[in-house]
Amino acid sequence: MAKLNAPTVLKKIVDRKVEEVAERRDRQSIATLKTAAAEASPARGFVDAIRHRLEVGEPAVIAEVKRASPSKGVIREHFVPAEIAASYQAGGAACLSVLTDADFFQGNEQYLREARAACDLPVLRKDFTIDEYQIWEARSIGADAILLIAACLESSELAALHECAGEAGLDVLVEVHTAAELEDALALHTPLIGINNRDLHTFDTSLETTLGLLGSIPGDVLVVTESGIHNPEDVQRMRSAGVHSFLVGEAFMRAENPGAELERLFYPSFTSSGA
Ligand SMILES: O=C(O)c1ccccc1NCC(=O)[C@H](O)[C@H](O)COP(=O)(O)O
Repeated sequence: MAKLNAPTVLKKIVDRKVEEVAERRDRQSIATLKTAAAEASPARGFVDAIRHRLEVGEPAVIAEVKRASPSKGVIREHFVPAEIAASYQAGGAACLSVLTDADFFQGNEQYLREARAACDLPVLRKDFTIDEYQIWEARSIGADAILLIAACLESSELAALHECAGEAGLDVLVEVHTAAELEDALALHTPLIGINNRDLHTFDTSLETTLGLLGSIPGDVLVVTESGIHNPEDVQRMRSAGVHSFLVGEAFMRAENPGAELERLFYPSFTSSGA
């Protein structure tokens, strides 16, 4: 992980992830994981679910199941992944994103299993994937897609992990925040790119990040705007710029009923407050 030099939280997360993967390898071999992955329930198409929503003219919302984060601390006290997943499906989500990192996000693999079992939606394992081991692990726990964060990976590492995900039958959301990271992502000819509006080194969040990078992405690539979407005006601003896929966590997680909040933000004409 030579890419991360500055002592930011992202580097701390990735350094810990290197240790965590080594610990896990000692407990369970990659061969065992591959066997478990082959026996896992068939993958639900993550990219297809997004594409379908866009084809019918609807927003594609990847709704996040996240208890806490480094920038915000604990976000949701009443945290029952199955309940949240069912609520998201009822509210119109296209896909789910479930945090599985324990040390910085209070996540868990079990949360992904529970969320996926409670709905029919494809589920992204939201973690800091730096090693092939985690890819087979993701499929073995039932994930349908993984996140690859370009800020954490050299371009060669990104390409190798992207290829491995394909071998494991997983879709990939490749996340970028800068023009250089976008260049690495485009070189993969990947169908789905997320632009994170949050700088993962400083936590500064601005929707301008999406607007600034959008013009450099070919029209056949699906673009997801990630982080910092809090209200219907943010949604409208992105949609006016031609971005119709969203990854949203905090705004939903702070609401008593996450799915109802999704509906309020993305389908205002269906909710009584928007009628
Ligand atoms: O959110 C953080 O504090 C954070 C810190 C370090 C690495 C990643 C981090 N967050 C991941 C995300 O970007 C968000 O979970 C996701 O995009 C949803 O964002 P939001 O809607 O703002 O909760």
